[in-house]
Amino acid sequence: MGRGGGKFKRNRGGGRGGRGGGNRDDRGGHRPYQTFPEVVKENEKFENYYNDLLDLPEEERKEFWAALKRELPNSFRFCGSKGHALNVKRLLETRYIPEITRITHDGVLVDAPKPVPWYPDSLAWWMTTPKNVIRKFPPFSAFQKFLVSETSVGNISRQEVVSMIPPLLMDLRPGMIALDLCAAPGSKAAQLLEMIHRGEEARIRQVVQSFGGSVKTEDEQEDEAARLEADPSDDGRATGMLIANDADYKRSHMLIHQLKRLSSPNMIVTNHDATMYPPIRVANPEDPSKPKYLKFDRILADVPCSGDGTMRKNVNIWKDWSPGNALGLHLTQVRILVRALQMLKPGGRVVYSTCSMNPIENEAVIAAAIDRCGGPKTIEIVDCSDQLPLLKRKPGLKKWTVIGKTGRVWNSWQEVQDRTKLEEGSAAATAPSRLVESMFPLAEGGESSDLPLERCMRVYAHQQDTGGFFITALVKKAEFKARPEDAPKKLQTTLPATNGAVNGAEPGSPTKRKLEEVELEEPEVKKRKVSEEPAAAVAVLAPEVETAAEPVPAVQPESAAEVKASEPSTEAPKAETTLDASTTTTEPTNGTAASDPTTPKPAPQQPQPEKKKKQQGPYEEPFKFLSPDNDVIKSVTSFYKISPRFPTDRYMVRNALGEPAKAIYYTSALVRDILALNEGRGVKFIHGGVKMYVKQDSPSAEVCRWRIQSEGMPILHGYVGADRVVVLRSKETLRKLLVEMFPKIANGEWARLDEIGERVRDVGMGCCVLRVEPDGTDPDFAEHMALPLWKSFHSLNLMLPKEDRSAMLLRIFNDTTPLINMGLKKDEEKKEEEENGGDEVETKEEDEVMVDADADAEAEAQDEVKVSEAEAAVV
Ligand SMILES: C[S@@+](CC[C@H](N)C(=O)[O-])C[C@H]1O[C@@H](n2cnc3c(N)ncnc32)[C@H](O)[C@@H]1O
Repeated sequence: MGRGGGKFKRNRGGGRGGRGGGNRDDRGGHRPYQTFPEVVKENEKFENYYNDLLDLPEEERKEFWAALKRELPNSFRFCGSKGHALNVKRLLETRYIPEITRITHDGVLVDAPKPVPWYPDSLAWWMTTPKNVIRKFPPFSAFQKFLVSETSVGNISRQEVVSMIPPLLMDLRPGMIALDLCAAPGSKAAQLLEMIHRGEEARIRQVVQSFGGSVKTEDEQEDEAARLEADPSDDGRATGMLIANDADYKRSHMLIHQLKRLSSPNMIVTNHDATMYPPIRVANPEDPSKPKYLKFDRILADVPCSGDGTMRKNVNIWKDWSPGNALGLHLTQVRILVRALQMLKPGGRVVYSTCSMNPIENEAVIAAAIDRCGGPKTIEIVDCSDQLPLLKRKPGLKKWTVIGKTGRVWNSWQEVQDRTKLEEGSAAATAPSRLVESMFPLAEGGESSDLPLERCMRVYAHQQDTGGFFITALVKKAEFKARPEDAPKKLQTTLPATNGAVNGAEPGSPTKRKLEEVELEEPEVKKRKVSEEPAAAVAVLAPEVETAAEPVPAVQPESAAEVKASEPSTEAPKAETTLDASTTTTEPTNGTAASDPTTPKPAPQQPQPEKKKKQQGPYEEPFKFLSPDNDVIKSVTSFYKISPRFPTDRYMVRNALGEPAKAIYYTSALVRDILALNEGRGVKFIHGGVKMYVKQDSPSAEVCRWRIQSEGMPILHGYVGADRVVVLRSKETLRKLLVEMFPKIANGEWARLDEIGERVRDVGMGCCVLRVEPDGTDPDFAEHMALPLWKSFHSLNLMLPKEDRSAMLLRIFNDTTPLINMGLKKDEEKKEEEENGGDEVETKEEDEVMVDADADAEAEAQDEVKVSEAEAAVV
């Protein structure tokens, strides 16, 4: 995992987006000053609804409403690999907290930041300190600088406390394959990715040391995942994978931005509607003529919701709340959960969550999805009462009523049906719109009618001063054929459990087709036109907080007759909407796939124009893997003397020609296989791989033109030959390299660089690994790191973006000295920068500009989105 921050684009005034954005526009710029009227925190319908529904005792009810009317505490999480996160957290505890806890304001000790009691390893913190106190006292200002700096390089992530819960209930372990279906802006996906990489550094260290490598990292964590047996098959490297998906193209680029900071080769980002998430093809060595589709160990369905649990942040919910918001989302939520359960391996786990308190978006969705997926014999609600014991929670509801759009309360579906019959033929139809049967508690007598819904978890604002949240973990016990939404219940069948991916079958006659499609895990709702999908009903979140933006109700029927019409259409598939998993013998419509599903498809030499037309959203450059015999791969392997233990068959570029032009990326073996096997099948992959090498001018023909990129360094450095490694042990030498951008080495000036002086004088020109190996005597300088160092004729250059340099100076040295570019005159400076691949010393964005030929689609889209998580106002 990345250390010291990866590629966190500099805050360009990034606004908060969505609700609560204050005085900024959504591209991050300041708008002219305007004042907004205070939102009145009252809403009779809302209050009546939850008073009746939750039926809390009088005292508790008062606390519930009082908490919802208070401002939400700030919270943040230390992220990245566990060792790194613990190091950054230690600084907070030892450098800042002791000063802060001494401060008194108006005669009382101020409330200092505290760890969230139930979060593992105290890596999540929160604080309620008012802004005026933070501004007034220098220890708080210093602390704020630290938070801003560490957030900007990606070591700290602002995240609402309740939003941290779902990943903790996933039981996601190294080696597993996970899918986050609604992942943007990506705070939970980042937690999942950290879990997939858990223990990796320690495992790799064991392996590399066993074959004579010299890599060292911090002392081993007491952690099972750090033992090689936890994920042994790829020399300790993580073999698991996370696919993070979001239906919204722009938001999926926020997601990329957030996840790229973790520098993971085990992650793919896709851009699909989760209700019809496409089957992902995997190799089928047993029978290459039959396609096989990926099944997941873990799936997170953190679905779009009305977000009424977020009203402490999104005060506009007080005035905008209406029962219709939840009604418009229910069917989409059920479809997402059913699709998740279909794609799960037997024995696998789905965690479903919302930031809404409404049972129509919560318990009703759980019950409806279980009912459609074979009932309690195939899907079990996990009892999580022994998980996170310090987290206060309430059991899920078993009974609820449904409020129609007009405010009428309906006690049962029977009541709705009776009313509909009464209204039939009547001109003055007042019967309910938008209501469907699955919004109500399941009728008694059915096999799913007595589900243990009390195992669902509800977290309310007053219980521990958070937002409201709903979380449920489900385990799939056996394969099933999901009952189509519009089919009578008798279609439901249970299949014997199988492990892993499911093989495809030949499509049969039209009458047989429906069952076979389900068997093939085809997304049932693929039959609807994209435009009919309630994707427009998405309640999106502001980038840095768990907050719902405008919940736009789905287009739903309005009259009594339309109660029925609100159920999904069974319209024939539209060829252009999605790929078809049921076509086991027919190849995808663009015809680029080869007939052998296990071999990567030969790529067209140029992007296909028809393909561009079929894409929704901008064209994405293809992912093209390089042969280990590629000349560039051979030359970097030889220049850096990379151990044969490091794989050379996982390098890729992003251009249709498949030639290294500006950047070379590295992926895990599974990510490679998936990207290659699904090329041309219509799966919208929009990100994958870690940038490992970047091309630049070199001072002579012998010097490799491909420098190692800082984000690839943690993955590669243990395998680089000793010839290209410089070991640094002294803290002061590191400070010199950080403060001075181009420390001189010519004319004997190398001697100023203390213990590395002679080594940098002798090492060959070009890029090398600066391995920082503290001797362990200084707790502030304890973390082992590997950084790219470029040696030219005259000077050195630590190839880190300025933000990373400054953050490291603050973190390790508590030093805010401005960076210096010593004694260089303008033209000399320019020459020096050119020699040193100087783009890297400018800003992080430069680094992205440098790769535009390979990944321009991605970089441009990011520019457009201008993600705002780096917002400086952390507190
Ligand atoms: C609650 S937010 C997810 C928050 C995210 N899990 C996190 O922790 O940062 C819901 C997300 O679902 C996405 N979304 C809405 N409808 C969707 C659909 N049909 N399929 C996939 N994603 C969808 C929205 O764009 C939004 O980013």
